[in-house]
Amino acid sequence: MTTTVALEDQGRSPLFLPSSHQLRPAAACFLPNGAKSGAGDPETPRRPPRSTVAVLGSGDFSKCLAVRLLRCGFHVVVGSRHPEAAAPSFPHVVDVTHHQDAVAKAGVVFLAIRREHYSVLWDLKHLLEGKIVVDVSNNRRLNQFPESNAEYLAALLPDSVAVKGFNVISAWAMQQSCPKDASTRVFICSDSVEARHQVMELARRLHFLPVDMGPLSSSRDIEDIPLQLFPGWKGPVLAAVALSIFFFAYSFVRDVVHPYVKHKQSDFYKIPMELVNRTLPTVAITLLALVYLAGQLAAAHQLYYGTKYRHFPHWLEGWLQSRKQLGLLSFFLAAVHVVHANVENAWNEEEVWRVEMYVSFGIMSLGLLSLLAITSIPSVHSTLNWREFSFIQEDAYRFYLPPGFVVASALPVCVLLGKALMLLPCVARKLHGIRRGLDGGRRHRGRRLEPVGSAAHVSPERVTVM
Ligand SMILES: NC(=O)C1=CN([C@@H]2O[C@H](COP(=O)(O)OP(=O)(O)OC[C@H]3O[C@@H](n4cnc5c(N)ncnc54)[C@H](OP(=O)(O)O)[C@@H]3O)[C@@H](O)[C@H]2O)C=CC1
Ligand SMILES: [Cu+2]
Repeated sequence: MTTTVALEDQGRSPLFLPSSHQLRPAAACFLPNGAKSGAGDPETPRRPPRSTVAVLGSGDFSKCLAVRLLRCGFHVVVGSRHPEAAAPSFPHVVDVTHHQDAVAKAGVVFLAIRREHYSVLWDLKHLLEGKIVVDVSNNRRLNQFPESNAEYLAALLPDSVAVKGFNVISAWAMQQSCPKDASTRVFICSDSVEARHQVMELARRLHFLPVDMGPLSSSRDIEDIPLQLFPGWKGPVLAAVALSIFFFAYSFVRDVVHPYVKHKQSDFYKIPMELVNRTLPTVAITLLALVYLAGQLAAAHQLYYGTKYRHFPHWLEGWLQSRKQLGLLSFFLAAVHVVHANVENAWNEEEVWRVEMYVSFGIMSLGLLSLLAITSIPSVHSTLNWREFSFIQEDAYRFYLPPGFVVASALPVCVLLGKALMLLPCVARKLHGIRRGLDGGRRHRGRRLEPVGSAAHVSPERVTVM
């Protein structure tokens, strides 16, 4: 998406409203901040008469928008083809009337009808002259039409001012009373700067966070937003799936296929619990490592070039931006693993110590991971200052993870070393056998095959799978 000036919630004081002098008498711009008396509304000192907003169409979106407008102090007129039939589904204070009547009563008109029905606007053309027409429509798929809906509207009504906005808000979200988080952002664009600012101000009064997206040509991007399914999640989910497949296949070969081929031992019952439970934490910890690896690579990049003003390569940029998703996936997998581990009976007489330590570290890790996950929720994030956030997200792992990693990796290393030591005599004997076999083979060709790694040298009970 092309970035333009983002004007997210710059405080609701008119002082910070760019070009708001075009909206209201200049005096309103220079109200001191303290003048926000009463309800904290910038308009309080000189409240303008309740402004009227028209909404054409009486579907879901229209109903929810009307309710929201009412709550925020607007007067609402709904234009419908069948006002009598539509009226009962609106609060009684809403004026439900014919299209012409509704348009004539308001300066701002929301189009809550689908693009396919914009032809009804032909008859309203003269009434809509000079008025702001807000297009909230969405499409069913990407590139459904050659031009964006808003551009189509602008071409249809050249004498009106087309503004795109609010399409990213679902009817359901429209109905909610003001939760302040990322989902309240509305992207607004128009070729008329004045109209854009007016609609942005209206969005603010409806408790949304308007984002200025510039001219109407941005409307295509804005219309694409609701059609994108978790755009930031694609890479992280793919990474998680690929890692899961890899680690699952590895465990499957190691713990099921190998015993089966080697000893005709059927361990297929392990697939649903044991193997899954071995895959989950491995993927979780790898994803978490990927979260921090990106930061380290970025630091290395800056050190290498001796500047922080050089762009990161494209892939690193994308990786850095998907750290939150990677972290949340890691948390999710770790949590599933804990549930799984509780179901599975992990008691193992010989490995009590190892298992207990793993469990203890696992619990600590999950605790830390939950902290990371919780602080990355936007509403929690916004209650922390920058120092606190970076302490939890970065410094904490510096204190905790290194000793954790040392112990956690020391254990398997010790186990591996132990196994290797136990294997050594076995391997030595085998090598010895092979050498003798080769030598023997050279000397007595007829008997060459007999001693090579055969029962004569390595007793079967010693060669066990470690
Ligand atoms: N629903 C949602 O969550 C969201 C919807 N939008 C957009 O809002 C717009 C409306 O959506 P929604 O309310 O769900 O749609 P609906 O289909 O529920 O309602 C559309 C309204 O358009 C009017 N209409 C239907 N056919 C015609 C026609 N042939 N000529 C003129 N008017 C007609 C009807 O009103 P009447 O009978 O009173 O004339 C109808 O109530 C769409 O463009 C959609 O993309 C955007 C974001 C979210
Ligand atoms: Cu575990």
